[in-house]
Amino acid sequence: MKALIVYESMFGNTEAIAHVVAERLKASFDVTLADVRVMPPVGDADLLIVGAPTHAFSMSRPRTRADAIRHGTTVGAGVPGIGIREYLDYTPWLTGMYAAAFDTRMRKPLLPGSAACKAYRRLHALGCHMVAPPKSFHVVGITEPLIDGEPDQARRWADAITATVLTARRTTPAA
Ligand SMILES: Cc1cc2nc3c(=O)[nH]c(=O)nc-3n(C[C@H](O)[C@H](O)[C@H](O)COP(=O)(O)O)c2cc1C
Repeated sequence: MKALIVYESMFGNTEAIAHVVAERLKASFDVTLADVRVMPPVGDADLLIVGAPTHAFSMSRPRTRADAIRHGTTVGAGVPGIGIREYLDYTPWLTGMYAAAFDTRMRKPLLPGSAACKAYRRLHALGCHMVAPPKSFHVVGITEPLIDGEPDQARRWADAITATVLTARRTTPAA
């Protein structure tokens, strides 16, 4: 089975989680890990996972990516026009494809909004079979690194996705 993980990252946190998830999925999937800026084609992937930073309560936009550059990022600088929002805008119907979405964002109980929730809804609307609820991994602050323990959470999340997909494949084999 093939898995495509597409991530957007301006300070490296979402990219770091994407790498952890990719490593974990390799036990069961032929994994491709791609920066959204290359607009990787979904092709014949069985599983699509998208990861994005939460910006302004949602998926990033050109304006928020420009804000991130003003906050001092160098990792994601250069192509403020392409993020997971735009990637999903250009993605064709994905009827029946297994999919999941995660984000990284600040751990502030009163701060609403999550890029993962928005991406999850978009993937579902494209016809995907969602194999996990939207998942957030947390950072200390707006330009700060991941909170200790989040990579372990990502490994557990990847394992749960693997188990769900393998079970689904056993109960509804591909045509
Ligand atoms: C312009 C901008 C807006 C942000 N807005 C939010 C937000 O609304 N809620 C939140 O929890 N975190 C917000 N953050 C924090 C990011 O979600 C967090 O730093 C994330 O881990 C960045 O991911 P990256 O390192 O992959 O770029 C924002 C960060 C930036 C730069």
